[in-house]
Amino acid sequence: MSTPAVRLSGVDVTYPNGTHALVGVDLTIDVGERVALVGPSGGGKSTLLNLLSGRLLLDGADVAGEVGVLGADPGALRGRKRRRQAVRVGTVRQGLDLVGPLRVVHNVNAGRLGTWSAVRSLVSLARPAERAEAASAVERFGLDPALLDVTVDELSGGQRQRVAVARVFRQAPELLLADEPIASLDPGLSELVLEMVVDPTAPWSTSIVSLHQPDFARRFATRVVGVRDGRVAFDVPVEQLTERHLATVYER
Ligand SMILES: Nc1ncnc2c1ncn2[C@@H]1O[C@H](COP(=O)(O)OP(=O)(O)OP(=O)(O)O)[C@@H](O)[C@H]1O
Repeated sequence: MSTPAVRLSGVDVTYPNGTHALVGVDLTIDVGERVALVGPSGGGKSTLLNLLSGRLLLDGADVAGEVGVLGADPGALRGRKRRRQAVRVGTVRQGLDLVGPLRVVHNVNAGRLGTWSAVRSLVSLARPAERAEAASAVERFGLDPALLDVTVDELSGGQRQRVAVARVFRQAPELLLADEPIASLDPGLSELVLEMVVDPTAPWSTSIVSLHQPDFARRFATRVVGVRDGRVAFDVPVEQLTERHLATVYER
């Protein structure tokens, strides 16, 4: 049997302030699945995605239970192994993680940093490497390549989101994690970003995306997982998703 993209068993996450953000979470996601995470604000979706990306370490959270992402526990990886895992798992997050004072070309090519040598990365800051590839990535998401030399600080919110998805496209991860990637976008751009997630030519075969729009979840996901109060409230193939499922997570 092949290794699943994600395997969580009895996972509890507690933040340093004592908040139990995830409680007894069991979840297995196979390679090739497109999972939508839905649920109310504060339910635990971001915590779950940050657990999978390894970012939770930065928050000093306590993690109990078994965590497997592409066959490894992100919290236990160090040094080169951690960097290798970081190349295989791509994230698009609220807040975007872009570097405002740097030009678009550098932000897009930041997706490649895990595979470039330190010297190449440094030289590229003065003379951007792989400019043509960066141009085609931004163009793919509807940005004019002329903007490559503009700093991210000078862009609109929607343009920044395009830069963020172009960056993850350049990274070409096996697993894509996206935390409300369409929260601040107009409908046209939301379509574009979600089309990227399901694009059969995209580098990732597995995607996990948190969303507040069940209609989008219905259209792009193969499976929908409801998260509320840190627990998995339901987990169904998309064709079995009902209003009743959604009510279990969204009703007060
Ligand atoms: N860094 C942190 N330190 C302490 N508590 C946190 C931290 N991050 C999240 N929490 C808490 O953990 C719980 C789960 O939050 P989380 O951000 O995972 O939910 P969410 O479903 O992603 O919400 P939203 O839809 O608003 O992004 C909430 O009670 C939140 O206040």
